[in-house]
Amino acid sequence: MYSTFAAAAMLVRTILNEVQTLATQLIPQWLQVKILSIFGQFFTNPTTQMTLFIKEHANMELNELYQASEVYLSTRITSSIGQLQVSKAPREKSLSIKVNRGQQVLDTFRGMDLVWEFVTTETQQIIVNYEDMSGSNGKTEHKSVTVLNNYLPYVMETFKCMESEKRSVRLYAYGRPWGSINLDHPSTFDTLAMEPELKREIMEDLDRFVKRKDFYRRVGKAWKRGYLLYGPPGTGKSSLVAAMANYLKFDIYDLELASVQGNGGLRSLLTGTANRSIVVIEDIDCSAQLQDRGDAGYDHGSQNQVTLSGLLTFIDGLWSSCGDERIIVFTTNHKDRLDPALLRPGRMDMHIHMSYCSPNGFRILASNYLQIENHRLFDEIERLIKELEVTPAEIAEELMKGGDVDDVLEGLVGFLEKKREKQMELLDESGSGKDEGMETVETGSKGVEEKAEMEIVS
Ligand SMILES: Nc1ncnc2c1ncn2[C@@H]1O[C@H](COP(=O)(O)OP(=O)(O)OP(=O)(O)O)[C@@H](O)[C@H]1O
Ligand SMILES: [Mg+2]
Repeated sequence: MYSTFAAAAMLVRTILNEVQTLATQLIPQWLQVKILSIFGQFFTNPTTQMTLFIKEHANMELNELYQASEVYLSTRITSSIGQLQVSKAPREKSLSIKVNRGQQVLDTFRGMDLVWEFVTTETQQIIVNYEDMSGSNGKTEHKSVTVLNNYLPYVMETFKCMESEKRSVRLYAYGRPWGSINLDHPSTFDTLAMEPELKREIMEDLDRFVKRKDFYRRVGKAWKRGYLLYGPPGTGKSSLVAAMANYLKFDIYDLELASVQGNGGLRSLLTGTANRSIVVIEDIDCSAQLQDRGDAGYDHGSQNQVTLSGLLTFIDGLWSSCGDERIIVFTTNHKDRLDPALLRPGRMDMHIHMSYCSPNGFRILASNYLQIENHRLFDEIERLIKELEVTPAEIAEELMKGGDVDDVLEGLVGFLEKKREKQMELLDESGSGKDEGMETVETGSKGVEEKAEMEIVS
Protein backbone atom coordinates (compact mmCIF):
# COMPACT_ATOMS: atom_id res chain seq x y z
CA MET A 1 0.00 0.00 0.00
CA TYR A 2 1.25 3.44 -0.83
CA SER A 3 0.93 6.38 1.48
CA THR A 4 -0.65 9.59 0.17
CA PHE A 5 2.81 11.04 -0.21
CA ALA A 6 3.98 8.06 -2.20
CA ALA A 7 0.86 8.28 -4.37
CA ALA A 8 1.61 11.95 -5.08
CA ALA A 9 5.19 11.05 -5.84
CA MET A 10 3.91 8.41 -8.21
CA LEU A 11 1.81 10.98 -10.04
CA VAL A 12 4.78 13.30 -10.35
CA ARG A 13 6.82 10.41 -11.57
CA THR A 14 4.24 9.62 -14.24
CA ILE A 15 4.35 13.22 -15.43
CA LEU A 16 8.11 13.09 -15.42
CA ASN A 17 8.06 9.87 -17.41
CA GLU A 18 5.95 11.56 -20.07
CA VAL A 19 8.37 14.46 -20.15
CA GLN A 20 11.31 12.08 -20.37
CA THR A 21 9.78 10.08 -23.19
CA LEU A 22 9.12 13.23 -25.16
CA ALA A 23 12.53 14.57 -24.28
CA THR A 24 14.34 11.47 -25.47
CA GLN A 25 12.61 11.78 -28.81
CA LEU A 26 12.98 15.47 -29.45
CA ILE A 27 15.80 16.96 -27.44
CA PRO A 28 19.54 16.35 -27.57
CA GLN A 29 20.83 14.24 -24.72
CA TRP A 30 22.91 16.92 -22.93
CA LEU A 31 19.84 19.15 -22.83
CA GLN A 32 17.65 16.28 -21.59
CA VAL A 33 19.91 15.82 -18.60
CA LYS A 34 19.69 19.53 -17.72
CA ILE A 35 15.93 19.74 -18.13
CA LEU A 36 15.31 16.60 -16.15
CA SER A 37 17.49 17.73 -13.30
CA ILE A 38 15.65 21.08 -13.13
CA PHE A 39 12.23 19.39 -13.32
CA GLY A 40 13.35 16.81 -10.83
CA GLN A 41 14.43 19.38 -8.29
CA PHE A 42 11.37 21.54 -8.84
CA PHE A 43 8.76 18.83 -8.47
CA THR A 44 10.26 16.28 -6.23
CA ASN A 45 12.27 18.12 -3.67
CA PRO A 46 13.04 16.77 -1.10
CA THR A 47 12.48 13.47 -2.98
CA THR A 48 15.12 12.94 -5.61
CA GLN A 49 14.29 10.86 -8.58
CA MET A 50 16.99 9.16 -10.53
CA THR A 51 16.53 7.74 -13.99
CA LEU A 52 18.58 5.21 -15.88
CA PHE A 53 18.17 4.73 -19.60
CA ILE A 54 18.99 1.29 -20.92
CA LYS A 55 19.09 1.27 -24.70
CA GLU A 56 18.91 -1.82 -26.85
CA HIS A 57 22.15 -0.91 -28.57
CA ALA A 58 25.14 0.97 -27.29
CA ASN A 59 27.89 2.06 -29.68
CA MET A 60 26.40 -0.16 -32.40
CA GLU A 61 26.72 -3.19 -30.18
CA LEU A 62 23.98 -5.18 -28.54
CA ASN A 63 23.55 -3.90 -24.98
CA GLU A 64 23.66 -6.97 -22.81
CA LEU A 65 22.03 -5.11 -19.94
CA TYR A 66 18.98 -4.48 -22.11
CA GLN A 67 18.70 -8.14 -22.92
CA ALA A 68 19.16 -8.99 -19.24
CA SER A 69 16.54 -6.45 -18.19
CA GLU A 70 13.94 -7.90 -20.55
CA VAL A 71 14.47 -11.36 -19.13
CA TYR A 72 14.69 -10.11 -15.53
CA LEU A 73 11.39 -8.23 -15.82
CA SER A 74 9.61 -11.38 -16.90
CA THR A 75 10.37 -12.65 -13.38
CA ARG A 76 8.70 -9.61 -11.85
CA ILE A 77 5.29 -9.96 -13.47
CA THR A 78 2.44 -9.44 -11.03
CA SER A 79 -1.33 -9.14 -11.35
CA SER A 80 -0.99 -5.35 -11.33
CA ILE A 81 0.51 -5.33 -14.80
CA GLY A 82 -2.24 -4.58 -17.27
CA GLN A 83 -0.66 -5.71 -20.52
CA LEU A 84 1.52 -8.68 -21.30
CA GLN A 85 2.86 -10.05 -24.55
CA VAL A 86 2.17 -13.76 -24.82
CA SER A 87 3.48 -15.98 -27.58
CA LYS A 88 4.39 -19.51 -28.41
CA ALA A 89 6.59 -20.45 -31.32
CA PRO A 90 5.80 -23.80 -32.96
CA ARG A 91 9.03 -25.31 -31.68
CA GLU A 92 8.87 -23.87 -28.19
CA LYS A 93 7.62 -26.08 -25.42
CA SER A 94 6.18 -23.37 -23.22
CA LEU A 95 4.60 -19.96 -23.52
CA SER A 96 6.79 -16.91 -23.63
CA ILE A 97 5.42 -14.09 -21.49
CA LYS A 98 6.86 -10.62 -21.65
CA VAL A 99 5.91 -7.25 -20.30
CA ASN A 100 4.35 -5.14 -23.04
CA ARG A 101 5.85 -1.85 -24.16
CA GLY A 102 4.65 1.10 -22.14
CA GLN A 103 3.89 -1.00 -19.08
CA GLN A 104 5.41 -0.28 -15.71
CA VAL A 105 6.86 -2.92 -13.47
CA LEU A 106 7.52 -2.26 -9.80
CA ASP A 107 10.42 -3.80 -8.00
CA THR A 108 12.05 -3.37 -4.62
CA PHE A 109 15.67 -3.86 -3.76
CA ARG A 110 17.20 -3.27 -0.34
CA GLY A 111 14.26 -1.14 0.70
CA MET A 112 14.35 0.91 -2.49
CA ASP A 113 11.35 1.21 -4.83
CA LEU A 114 12.21 0.94 -8.48
CA VAL A 115 9.92 1.48 -11.40
CA TRP A 116 10.80 -0.09 -14.71
CA GLU A 117 9.22 0.96 -17.93
CA PHE A 118 9.62 -0.16 -21.52
CA VAL A 119 9.62 2.77 -23.84
CA THR A 120 9.58 2.52 -27.60
CA THR A 121 11.38 5.43 -29.11
CA GLU A 122 13.47 5.54 -32.23
CA THR A 123 15.64 2.97 -30.52
CA GLN A 124 14.07 0.57 -28.05
CA GLN A 125 14.89 1.38 -24.49
CA ILE A 126 14.01 0.55 -20.95
CA ILE A 127 13.85 3.20 -18.27
CA VAL A 128 14.41 2.55 -14.59
CA ASN A 129 13.28 5.17 -12.13
CA TYR A 130 14.02 5.12 -8.48
CA GLU A 131 13.76 7.76 -5.89
CA ASP A 132 15.49 8.70 -2.76
CA MET A 133 13.21 10.00 -0.03
CA SER A 134 16.23 11.21 1.90
CA GLY A 135 17.75 13.10 -1.01
CA SER A 136 18.17 16.29 1.02
CA ASN A 137 20.46 14.68 3.56
CA GLY A 138 23.08 13.61 1.13
CA LYS A 139 22.23 9.94 0.71
CA THR A 140 21.32 10.16 -2.98
CA GLU A 141 24.75 9.19 -4.04
CA HIS A 142 24.62 6.22 -1.74
CA LYS A 143 21.45 4.91 -3.40
CA SER A 144 22.78 5.46 -6.90
CA VAL A 145 25.86 3.54 -5.95
CA THR A 146 23.66 0.73 -4.67
CA VAL A 147 21.70 0.65 -7.90
CA LEU A 148 24.78 0.70 -10.09
CA ASN A 149 27.00 -1.53 -8.02
CA ASN A 150 24.49 -3.97 -6.58
CA TYR A 151 21.11 -3.86 -8.23
CA LEU A 152 22.17 -3.93 -11.89
CA PRO A 153 24.77 -6.67 -11.27
CA TYR A 154 21.96 -8.59 -9.55
CA VAL A 155 19.81 -8.16 -12.68
CA MET A 156 22.70 -9.45 -14.81
CA GLU A 157 23.28 -12.35 -12.47
CA THR A 158 19.60 -13.36 -12.55
CA PHE A 159 19.70 -13.22 -16.33
CA LYS A 160 22.83 -15.38 -16.51
CA CYS A 161 21.34 -17.98 -14.18
CA MET A 162 18.18 -18.11 -16.25
CA GLU A 163 20.18 -18.40 -19.45
CA SER A 164 22.24 -21.27 -18.14
CA GLU A 165 19.11 -23.05 -16.97
CA LYS A 166 17.15 -22.52 -20.12
CA ARG A 167 16.45 -25.75 -21.88
CA SER A 168 16.41 -24.62 -25.45
CA VAL A 169 19.17 -23.03 -27.42
CA ARG A 170 18.23 -20.29 -29.86
CA LEU A 171 19.21 -20.38 -33.47
CA TYR A 172 19.56 -17.03 -35.17
CA ALA A 173 19.59 -16.99 -38.92
CA TYR A 174 20.98 -13.95 -40.63
CA GLY A 175 18.25 -11.52 -41.39
CA ARG A 176 17.72 -7.96 -40.46
CA PRO A 177 17.97 -7.90 -37.52
CA TRP A 178 18.98 -11.40 -36.41
CA GLY A 179 15.71 -13.35 -36.26
CA SER A 180 15.61 -16.22 -33.85
CA ILE A 181 13.91 -19.57 -33.54
CA ASN A 182 14.36 -22.07 -30.78
CA LEU A 183 16.87 -24.66 -31.76
CA ASP A 184 15.05 -27.88 -31.21
CA HIS A 185 17.84 -29.83 -32.80
CA PRO A 186 18.08 -33.14 -31.01
CA SER A 187 21.78 -33.48 -31.74
CA THR A 188 23.88 -33.96 -28.62
CA PHE A 189 27.28 -35.49 -28.09
CA ASP A 190 25.48 -38.69 -27.06
CA THR A 191 23.68 -39.01 -30.36
CA LEU A 192 26.63 -38.05 -32.57
CA ALA A 193 28.20 -40.89 -34.50
CA MET A 194 31.85 -40.09 -33.96
CA GLU A 195 34.83 -41.83 -32.50
CA PRO A 196 34.44 -41.66 -28.70
CA GLU A 197 38.00 -40.43 -28.29
CA LEU A 198 37.44 -37.48 -30.64
CA LYS A 199 34.17 -36.67 -28.96
CA ARG A 200 35.82 -36.64 -25.57
CA GLU A 201 38.61 -34.38 -26.81
CA ILE A 202 36.15 -31.86 -28.22
CA MET A 203 34.09 -31.83 -25.03
CA GLU A 204 37.21 -31.36 -22.94
CA ASP A 205 38.33 -28.55 -25.20
CA LEU A 206 34.97 -26.81 -24.77
CA ASP A 207 35.03 -27.33 -20.99
CA ARG A 208 38.52 -25.88 -20.81
CA PHE A 209 37.51 -22.93 -22.92
CA VAL A 210 34.55 -21.88 -20.78
CA LYS A 211 36.53 -22.25 -17.57
CA ARG A 212 39.49 -20.18 -18.67
CA LYS A 213 38.19 -16.65 -18.48
CA ASP A 214 41.02 -15.59 -16.17
CA PHE A 215 43.61 -17.31 -18.29
CA TYR A 216 42.51 -15.43 -21.42
CA ARG A 217 42.53 -12.15 -19.50
CA ARG A 218 45.98 -12.82 -18.07
CA VAL A 219 47.62 -13.62 -21.36
CA GLY A 220 45.81 -10.76 -23.08
CA LYS A 221 44.01 -12.92 -25.60
CA ALA A 222 40.41 -12.55 -26.68
CA TRP A 223 38.22 -15.11 -24.99
CA LYS A 224 37.27 -16.91 -28.16
CA ARG A 225 37.83 -20.22 -29.84
CA GLY A 226 37.67 -21.17 -33.48
CA TYR A 227 36.88 -24.56 -34.96
CA LEU A 228 37.17 -25.66 -38.55
CA LEU A 229 34.97 -28.67 -39.33
CA TYR A 230 35.74 -30.35 -42.60
CA GLY A 231 34.55 -33.48 -44.35
CA PRO A 232 32.11 -34.78 -46.96
CA PRO A 233 28.40 -33.89 -46.93
CA GLY A 234 26.32 -35.83 -44.42
CA THR A 235 29.10 -36.62 -41.98
CA GLY A 236 27.69 -34.54 -39.15
CA LYS A 237 29.37 -31.14 -39.30
CA SER A 238 26.14 -29.21 -38.72
CA SER A 239 25.05 -31.82 -36.20
CA LEU A 240 28.29 -31.27 -34.29
CA VAL A 241 27.66 -27.53 -34.15
CA ALA A 242 24.18 -28.20 -32.71
CA ALA A 243 25.69 -30.66 -30.21
CA MET A 244 28.25 -28.05 -29.12
CA ALA A 245 25.50 -25.44 -28.66
CA ASN A 246 23.30 -27.83 -26.72
CA TYR A 247 26.25 -28.87 -24.57
CA LEU A 248 27.29 -25.31 -23.68
CA LYS A 249 23.79 -23.82 -23.87
CA PHE A 250 25.17 -21.24 -26.29
CA ASP A 251 22.98 -19.69 -28.96
CA ILE A 252 23.92 -20.21 -32.59
CA TYR A 253 24.17 -17.46 -35.18
CA ASP A 254 24.07 -18.96 -38.63
CA LEU A 255 25.79 -16.54 -40.93
CA GLU A 256 25.22 -16.66 -44.65
CA LEU A 257 28.20 -14.76 -45.99
CA ALA A 258 26.71 -14.30 -49.44
CA SER A 259 23.99 -12.08 -48.01
CA VAL A 260 26.28 -9.86 -45.98
CA GLN A 261 26.92 -6.41 -47.40
CA GLY A 262 30.66 -5.92 -47.35
CA ASN A 263 33.05 -5.89 -44.44
CA GLY A 264 31.13 -3.07 -42.80
CA GLY A 265 27.98 -5.19 -42.87
CA LEU A 266 29.89 -8.10 -41.44
CA ARG A 267 31.21 -5.96 -38.66
CA SER A 268 27.83 -4.62 -37.62
CA LEU A 269 26.26 -8.06 -37.87
CA LEU A 270 28.85 -9.71 -35.73
CA THR A 271 28.88 -6.97 -33.14
CA GLY A 272 25.11 -7.55 -32.90
CA THR A 273 25.64 -11.06 -31.63
CA ALA A 274 25.45 -11.84 -27.93
CA ASN A 275 28.15 -13.25 -25.70
CA ARG A 276 28.11 -16.98 -25.05
CA SER A 277 27.29 -17.73 -28.64
CA ILE A 278 28.54 -19.70 -31.59
CA VAL A 279 28.81 -17.99 -34.94
CA VAL A 280 28.70 -20.54 -37.74
CA ILE A 281 29.78 -19.89 -41.27
CA GLU A 282 28.85 -22.95 -43.32
CA ASP A 283 30.45 -24.09 -46.56
CA ILE A 284 33.15 -21.51 -46.45
CA ASP A 285 34.78 -22.86 -49.62
CA CYS A 286 31.60 -22.09 -51.57
CA SER A 287 31.90 -18.40 -50.93
CA ALA A 288 33.56 -17.18 -54.11
CA GLN A 289 34.59 -13.89 -52.61
CA LEU A 290 36.51 -15.62 -49.89
CA GLN A 291 38.74 -17.46 -52.30
CA ASP A 292 39.16 -14.45 -54.47
CA ARG A 293 41.31 -12.65 -51.99
CA GLY A 294 44.30 -11.81 -54.13
CA ASP A 295 46.71 -9.48 -52.46
CA ALA A 296 44.13 -6.98 -51.42
CA GLY A 297 44.69 -5.45 -48.06
CA TYR A 298 41.72 -5.68 -45.83
CA ASP A 299 40.46 -2.25 -46.62
CA HIS A 300 40.49 -2.71 -50.34
CA GLY A 301 37.63 -5.16 -50.82
CA SER A 302 34.74 -4.00 -52.93
CA GLN A 303 32.01 -2.40 -50.88
CA ASN A 304 29.60 -5.27 -51.36
CA GLN A 305 32.00 -8.10 -50.81
CA VAL A 306 33.07 -9.74 -47.66
CA THR A 307 36.70 -10.57 -48.17
CA LEU A 308 38.56 -13.26 -46.35
CA SER A 309 40.87 -10.60 -45.01
CA GLY A 310 37.84 -8.73 -43.67
CA LEU A 311 36.68 -11.85 -41.96
CA LEU A 312 40.06 -12.66 -40.52
CA THR A 313 40.65 -9.12 -39.38
CA PHE A 314 37.38 -9.28 -37.62
CA ILE A 315 38.19 -12.54 -35.91
CA ASP A 316 41.59 -11.28 -34.86
CA GLY A 317 40.66 -7.80 -33.88
CA LEU A 318 37.12 -7.02 -33.00
CA TRP A 319 36.45 -9.84 -30.62
CA SER A 320 39.62 -8.89 -28.79
CA SER A 321 38.05 -5.64 -27.78
CA CYS A 322 34.45 -6.67 -27.30
CA GLY A 323 32.66 -9.85 -26.53
CA ASP A 324 33.41 -12.77 -24.29
CA GLU A 325 32.98 -16.49 -24.63
CA ARG A 326 32.69 -16.48 -28.39
CA ILE A 327 33.03 -19.51 -30.56
CA ILE A 328 33.34 -19.35 -34.30
CA VAL A 329 32.90 -22.40 -36.47
CA PHE A 330 33.66 -22.71 -40.15
CA THR A 331 32.50 -25.75 -42.07
CA THR A 332 33.70 -26.94 -45.41
CA ASN A 333 33.50 -29.99 -47.64
CA HIS A 334 36.87 -29.14 -49.17
CA LYS A 335 39.61 -28.16 -46.78
CA ASP A 336 42.09 -28.21 -49.67
CA ARG A 337 40.23 -25.38 -51.40
CA LEU A 338 40.50 -22.98 -48.51
CA ASP A 339 42.80 -20.01 -48.58
CA PRO A 340 45.95 -20.95 -46.67
CA ALA A 341 45.50 -17.77 -44.64
CA LEU A 342 42.58 -19.42 -42.90
CA LEU A 343 44.55 -22.54 -42.12
CA ARG A 344 47.54 -20.80 -40.60
CA PRO A 345 48.18 -21.55 -36.94
CA GLY A 346 46.37 -19.11 -34.72
CA ARG A 347 43.39 -18.63 -37.02
CA MET A 348 41.33 -21.66 -36.14
CA ASP A 349 42.23 -23.34 -32.88
CA MET A 350 41.12 -26.81 -33.88
CA HIS A 351 40.68 -28.54 -37.20
CA ILE A 352 38.17 -31.37 -36.85
CA HIS A 353 37.87 -33.93 -39.57
CA MET A 354 34.37 -35.41 -39.88
CA SER A 355 34.47 -38.40 -42.09
CA TYR A 356 32.65 -41.52 -43.19
CA CYS A 357 30.87 -43.75 -40.74
CA SER A 358 32.95 -46.20 -38.75
CA PRO A 359 31.70 -49.34 -36.93
CA ASN A 360 31.70 -47.34 -33.69
CA GLY A 361 29.63 -44.65 -35.34
CA PHE A 362 27.18 -47.24 -36.64
CA ARG A 363 26.67 -48.63 -33.12
CA ILE A 364 25.81 -45.17 -31.83
CA LEU A 365 23.28 -44.69 -34.63
CA ALA A 366 21.74 -48.13 -34.03
CA SER A 367 21.41 -47.34 -30.36
CA ASN A 368 19.76 -43.97 -31.12
CA TYR A 369 17.42 -45.04 -33.84
CA LEU A 370 16.61 -48.63 -32.88
CA GLN A 371 17.47 -48.70 -29.17
CA ILE A 372 19.56 -51.83 -29.62
CA GLU A 373 23.11 -52.51 -28.52
CA ASN A 374 23.63 -55.71 -30.50
CA HIS A 375 22.14 -57.86 -33.23
CA ARG A 376 23.11 -60.90 -35.32
CA LEU A 377 23.56 -58.64 -38.40
CA PHE A 378 25.98 -56.23 -36.70
CA ASP A 379 29.11 -58.14 -37.77
CA GLU A 380 28.11 -58.16 -41.40
CA ILE A 381 27.09 -54.51 -41.35
CA GLU A 382 30.34 -53.49 -39.68
CA ARG A 383 32.38 -55.45 -42.21
CA LEU A 384 30.61 -53.63 -45.06
CA ILE A 385 30.99 -50.26 -43.37
CA LYS A 386 34.74 -50.78 -43.06
CA GLU A 387 34.95 -51.47 -46.79
CA LEU A 388 32.84 -48.55 -47.88
CA GLU A 389 32.67 -44.81 -47.80
CA VAL A 390 29.20 -44.42 -46.37
CA THR A 391 28.11 -41.38 -44.43
CA PRO A 392 26.30 -41.38 -41.08
CA ALA A 393 23.50 -39.48 -42.86
CA GLU A 394 23.00 -42.35 -45.32
CA ILE A 395 22.93 -44.91 -42.53
CA ALA A 396 20.60 -42.76 -40.42
CA GLU A 397 18.19 -42.56 -43.35
CA GLU A 398 18.10 -46.36 -43.63
CA LEU A 399 17.60 -46.76 -39.90
CA MET A 400 14.63 -44.41 -39.96
CA LYS A 401 12.71 -46.60 -42.34
CA GLY A 402 9.72 -48.30 -40.69
CA GLY A 403 9.35 -51.95 -39.80
CA ASP A 404 10.80 -54.13 -37.09
CA VAL A 405 14.47 -54.18 -36.22
CA ASP A 406 15.23 -57.24 -38.38
CA ASP A 407 13.62 -55.64 -41.43
CA VAL A 408 15.43 -52.36 -40.93
CA LEU A 409 18.84 -53.98 -40.50
CA GLU A 410 18.31 -56.31 -43.45
CA GLY A 411 17.35 -53.23 -45.46
CA LEU A 412 20.60 -51.61 -44.37
CA VAL A 413 22.63 -54.65 -45.42
CA GLY A 414 20.91 -54.52 -48.84
CA PHE A 415 21.66 -50.82 -49.13
CA LEU A 416 25.33 -51.29 -48.24
CA GLU A 417 25.73 -54.20 -50.67
CA LYS A 418 24.23 -52.16 -53.48
CA LYS A 419 26.56 -49.33 -52.64
CA ARG A 420 29.51 -51.69 -52.75
CA GLU A 421 28.47 -52.99 -56.17
CA LYS A 422 28.20 -49.45 -57.47
CA GLN A 423 31.63 -48.57 -56.15
CA MET A 424 33.08 -51.71 -57.76
CA GLU A 425 31.46 -50.82 -61.10
CA LEU A 426 32.90 -47.35 -60.95
CA LEU A 427 36.33 -48.76 -60.26
CA ASP A 428 36.04 -51.18 -63.18
CA GLU A 429 35.06 -48.28 -65.43
CA SER A 430 38.00 -46.17 -64.33
CA GLY A 431 40.15 -49.22 -64.97
CA SER A 432 43.43 -48.15 -63.48
CA GLY A 433 42.71 -49.18 -59.92
CA LYS A 434 45.19 -46.58 -58.80
CA ASP A 435 42.79 -44.04 -57.43
CA GLU A 436 41.97 -43.60 -53.80
CA GLY A 437 38.62 -45.35 -54.08
CA MET A 438 40.28 -48.56 -55.23
CA GLU A 439 42.61 -48.41 -52.34
CA THR A 440 39.67 -48.01 -50.00
CA VAL A 441 37.92 -51.07 -51.32
CA GLU A 442 41.00 -53.23 -51.60
CA THR A 443 42.43 -52.48 -48.25
CA GLY A 444 38.99 -52.87 -46.80
CA SER A 445 39.20 -49.75 -44.72
CA LYS A 446 40.43 -46.24 -44.57
CA GLY A 447 41.30 -47.00 -40.99
CA VAL A 448 39.16 -46.04 -38.08
CA GLU A 449 41.77 -43.60 -36.85
CA GLU A 450 41.54 -41.80 -40.16
CA LYS A 451 37.79 -41.65 -40.13
CA ALA A 452 37.58 -39.11 -37.43
CA GLU A 453 40.52 -37.06 -36.53
CA MET A 454 41.36 -33.79 -34.98
CA GLU A 455 44.29 -31.50 -35.11
CA ILE A 456 44.88 -28.91 -32.49
CA VAL A 457 46.46 -26.04 -34.29
CA SER A 458 47.45 -23.96 -31.36
N1 LIG B 1 28.02 -38.00 -37.22
C1 LIG B 1 26.68 -38.08 -37.20
N2 LIG B 1 26.04 -38.53 -36.11
C2 LIG B 1 24.69 -38.61 -36.07
N3 LIG B 1 23.89 -38.27 -37.08
C3 LIG B 1 24.48 -37.80 -38.19
C4 LIG B 1 25.89 -37.67 -38.30
N4 LIG B 1 26.18 -37.19 -39.52
C5 LIG B 1 25.02 -37.02 -40.14
N5 LIG B 1 23.98 -37.37 -39.36
C6 LIG B 1 22.55 -37.34 -39.73
O1 LIG B 1 22.47 -36.82 -41.05
C7 LIG B 1 21.82 -35.55 -41.09
C8 LIG B 1 22.66 -34.61 -41.93
O2 LIG B 1 23.91 -34.38 -41.28
P1 LIG B 1 24.60 -32.94 -41.15
O3 LIG B 1 23.71 -31.90 -41.69
O4 LIG B 1 25.10 -32.78 -39.76
O5 LIG B 1 25.84 -33.18 -42.13
P2 LIG B 1 26.91 -32.13 -42.66
O6 LIG B 1 28.24 -32.75 -42.49
O7 LIG B 1 26.69 -30.82 -42.02
O8 LIG B 1 26.57 -32.05 -44.21
P3 LIG B 1 26.81 -30.85 -45.25
O9 LIG B 1 28.27 -30.85 -45.59
O10 LIG B 1 25.96 -31.25 -46.41
O11 LIG B 1 26.38 -29.59 -44.60
C9 LIG B 1 21.74 -35.12 -39.65
O12 LIG B 1 20.55 -34.41 -39.41
C10 LIG B 1 21.75 -36.41 -38.87
O13 LIG B 1 20.44 -36.94 -38.80
MG1 LIG C 1 26.08 -28.93 -42.77
